[in-house]
Amino acid sequence: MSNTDTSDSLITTDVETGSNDRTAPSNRTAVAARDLNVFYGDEQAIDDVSIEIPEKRVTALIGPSGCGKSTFLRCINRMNDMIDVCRVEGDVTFGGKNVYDADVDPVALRRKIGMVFQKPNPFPKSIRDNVAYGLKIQGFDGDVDARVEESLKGAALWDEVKDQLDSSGLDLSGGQQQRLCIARAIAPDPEVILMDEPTSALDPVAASKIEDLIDDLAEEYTVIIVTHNMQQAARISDRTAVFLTGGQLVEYDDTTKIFEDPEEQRVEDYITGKFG
Ligand SMILES: Nc1ncnc2c1ncn2[C@@H]1O[C@H](COP(=O)(O)OP(=O)(O)OP(=O)(O)O)[C@@H](O)[C@H]1O
Repeated sequence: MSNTDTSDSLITTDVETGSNDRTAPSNRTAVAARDLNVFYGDEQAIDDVSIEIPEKRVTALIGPSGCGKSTFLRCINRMNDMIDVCRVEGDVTFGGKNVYDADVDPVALRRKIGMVFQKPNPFPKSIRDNVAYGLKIQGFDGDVDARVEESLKGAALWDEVKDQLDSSGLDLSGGQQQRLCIARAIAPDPEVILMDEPTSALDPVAASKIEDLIDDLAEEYTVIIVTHNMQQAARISDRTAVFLTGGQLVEYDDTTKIFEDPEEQRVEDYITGKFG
C-alpha cells in the first residue's frame, strides 16, 4: 500500500495486503483540517481550526480540560459519527481527500487511521485473536500468524507474550494491554495512529515503555496524541498544537518552540501552569 493511493483506498472496502511504502520521514502532510467547526447540539467544541499535520512525526495536542482535543482527534477518523448530536463543518483531509466526502467509507478510513484510547480496552479474547481481529473483519487473506507476530513486535510486546498467544488479553498487565491495543491498531497496516491520552491510566514504568514505543512508531506511522502531560508532550512530540478553552487552536509549532519560546502569552501561561 503506497501513501499516494490513500484517497482511492478510502472509498473501497478492498483488502490491502501489502505493507506501506514507508520512506524516511518527510515533511509531507498526512492530515489537515481547514476551517473546522464542531458542535454538540448548540455547543461549539471546535472553533474554526485549520492545521496541517506532517506524516511520520509525532504531533501532540495539548490544552486544558474541555478545550476540544479529543473532539478534534475523533474528527480525523470520523469517530464523532457515532455521536448523534455531533455536527462537523469544514474539511478534514487525509492523503488530500476530504474524509467527510459522501463517498468515503468510514470503516475503510478507520483501517487507515487507527486509534488507541486512554483505558486499555482489549477484547475478552486471546492475545492472538485481539491482534487478528481487524484482519478478519477486512477479510485479510495473507498469513495471519505472521501479521500477528509482526504487529506484536511493532508494539514491543512479542518477547513478553510469544509463548502465551492463546491466553486472554485481559490477563496481561495494564501496560501490556495498552501495547496489545497498539498491536491491534497497527495490524491492519494503517498510516496514522490516533492516541487519546494513552498513558494516563498506566504506572510510570509502563507509561515510559509506551513513550519509547511511540518514538519507534513514528518511524513508520504518523502519530497524533492527546496528552495532559506537558512533560510527555515535550519529550515525545515533534510538533505541538495548543488548544485553549472554546476549541480554538491558539498556537501550533515545533515542540521546542512551543515549550521554550511560545508566541502567545496565553500559551506560556498554560505551559507554565498559570491556568488549566
Ligand atoms: N459526546 C458529547 N456530547 C456532548 N458534548 C460533548 C461530548 N463530548 C465532548 N463534549 C463537549 O465538547 C467539549 C470538548 O470536549 P473534549 O472531550 O473534546 O475536550 P478535551 O479537551 O478532550 O477534554 P479532556 O482533556 O477533559 O478530555 C466539552 O465542552 C465537552 O463537554
